[in-house]
Formats: sequence, structure tokens, C-alpha cells
Amino acid sequence: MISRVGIIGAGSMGTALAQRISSRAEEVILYGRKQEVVNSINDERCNPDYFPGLLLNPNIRARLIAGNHGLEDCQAVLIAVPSSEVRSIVHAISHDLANKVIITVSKGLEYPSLKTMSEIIFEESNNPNIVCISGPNFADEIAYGHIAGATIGAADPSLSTMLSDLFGGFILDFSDDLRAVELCGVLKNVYAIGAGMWDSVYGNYNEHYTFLNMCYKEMCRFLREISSDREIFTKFCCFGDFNLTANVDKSRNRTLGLMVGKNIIKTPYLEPGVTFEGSKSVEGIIELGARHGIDMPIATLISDVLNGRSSIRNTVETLIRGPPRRTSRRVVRAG
Ligand SMILES: NC(=O)c1ccc[n+]([C@@H]2O[C@H](COP(=O)([O-])OP(=O)(O)OC[C@H]3O[C@@H](n4cnc5c(N)ncnc54)[C@H](O)[C@@H]3O)[C@@H](O)[C@H]2O)c1
Repeated sequence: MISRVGIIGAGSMGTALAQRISSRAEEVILYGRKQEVVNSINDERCNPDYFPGLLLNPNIRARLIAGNHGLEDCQAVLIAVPSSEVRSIVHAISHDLANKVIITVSKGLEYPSLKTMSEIIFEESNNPNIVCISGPNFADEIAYGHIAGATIGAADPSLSTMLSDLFGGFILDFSDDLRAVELCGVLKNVYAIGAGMWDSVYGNYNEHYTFLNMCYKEMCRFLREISSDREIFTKFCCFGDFNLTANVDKSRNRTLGLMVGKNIIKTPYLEPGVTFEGSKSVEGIIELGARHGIDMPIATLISDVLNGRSSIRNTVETLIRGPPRRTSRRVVRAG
């Protein structure tokens, strides 16, 4: 059993994972930014900001991230902050990350560097022991102990073995293509926005699953080009997470698409933080695709609608009929 795990970010996912893995580690330390949340976790065993009704297990303690954080005693450190914060937070704690296993659940692509979270973590910490865990995992359901599948992405297979014990409460599959596992989490957020947009106008079942299938084809085309894992399409990080995020209204990115489609919010939506991470990833994914020579018409149309360059109805016309073609004069040859 791992003796001590540190979790950076006492938000939804950090708290949910603390609860879930606390039966598989001697101690879990949640690192938060707010003194009152830290006090409440230590004194009342409760995170009032995220799960006011959940009694946290007694071996979960909290500390402030600022100051003397004591990460040196942790065997593994899990990063659960918004992707936009990962570089700065890892930079700040990099001295304490040497010789630890670093686990990331943050989903996003840095722009314009187009780096994944593990690439950023490596750049800032110089520690290659990085894994990610990704799958159809809503934080609240993880917190309350419901069944969930997840993919452990690790370039070094010995790290996967070690983590299968810590994450033994999940149904697991594995991939040695860490970057591809992370990119699945970015892609599914992009297409979930598209699914929300589409469903705001074209909501019957045939229409919904036709669009989802088109998105999944584009996602698989991307992954086929960039991933060495030939099985990735059936793993929890890919098929499961894509379906969860694109289908379920609890998904923040699907909700963004629905709100844009119904003209409830104006785009581009630029609020910082985790809320709609996918909106920040759309341009990155299109550019990454272009670097690899991958055509991504659906992601491009999602970007066009998100940035007010096109309407959903025009987008649908384009998808159904194909992009407008130049009309050329037909040459009619005589007899
Ligand atoms: N919520 C989910 O269901 C879920 C599922 C899978 C993956 N994730 C990923 O986990 C990451 C976190 O998501 P979340 O839902 O927990 O977000 P959240 O907003 O609920 O929590 C984020 C937490 O990080 C803290 N934080 C932000 N910047 C910080 C900093 N610089 N230093 C210390 N703490 C900081 C915030 O105070 C907050 O407590 C995201 O990248 C998300 O994609 C979330």
C-alpha cells in the first residue's frame, strides 16, 4: 500500500479522488488554496465548497498549498487543478516532485505551445515518472463510490503496475501512449461542445447519433495518425469518455455547446478556469491536426460557430452537403 499521496487541488476531482483512493493509501493529503476549506476538511471531515454532504474518510487530511507544503513525504502527487493552472503550480512545487510518481487528471492542451499536461509537467519538474488517469469519470460519482472505468496512461509500464493498486477501485485498462490518452481527453471535450451545439437545433435520436458518429470518426482518424496504441479507440479514455461527455447534460462542455446553440451565452467564451476547458482546446486541436496533416472539418466548424464566424444551421448544411464547390462551366462536346 502507498503510504502517502498528495493531491494538488481541493476541488471536485481532487476531493472525489481523495475519497476514492483513501482506502488504498495510508494517508491522503489534499492541498487547497482556501484556509477555511482546509480547516473544514481537518476539523469536520467535509469539503463544504464541493461536497457538503460527503463525510470524508478519516485518513484524508488537508493543507494549504502555499508555504511549507510538506510534499516531500508523499510517494505520489496527483495534479487536479484546471489545465490553465498546471504549469504555474508545477513550477512552484517542482523541488518537491523529485523521485515521486506524478499523476495528472487535468485535461487540456496549452496554447500556442500545443503541449499536453504531462509534457508541461515534465518541462517544469524534469521528472519523467508521469502518468495520467482518464475515463468516463464524473467527479461526484467517483466521490460516492459508483462503478467507473479508467485508462492509466504511462510510458513506463512499471508505473502502471504500481498505480493499478492505488486505482484498484476502478475497472482499469492501460496504455503506454501517455500523450494519446491525454489527447483523448482534449478531443472529447471539443466534440462534446459540438454535440451540445448540434442538439440545440437537431435533437432527435437519429440526428444526435449521426453527428456523434461523425465526430467519433474524426476523433479516431486523428488518433490513428498520432497514436502508437492500436487499441486506444476501445479504451475508457476514448470511447467511454467521449460518450459520457458528448451525451450527458452534466458535462460542462456539452452544456457550453447547448448554451451557444440556444444563444444563451455570447462567444467567444473567455472565462478563465476549468469550466469550459474544451473551448480553449479547439484551436489547439485543429493546429495539432494540421501539423500532422490531419483534416478536421468538424472541429473547424465547431470553432467557427464558437467564434461567431458561422451559424449552426450553416454548419449543418456544410456537413450534410459538403463544402461549397466552385461551379465550373460544363464543356459539352459535340457528338
Ligand atoms: N470534475 C470532473 O468530473 C472531472 C473529471 C475528470 C477530470 N477532471 C479534470 O480535473 C481538473 C480539475 O477539475 P475540477 O472539476 O476538479 O475543477 P474544480 O474547479 O472543481 O477544482 C479545481 C480546484 O483547483 C484549485 N486551484 C485552481 N488553481 C489553483 C492553483 N494555482 N493552486 C492550487 N489550487 C488551485 C481551485 O481552487 C479548485 O479547488 C480539470 O482539468 C478537469 O478537466 C475533472
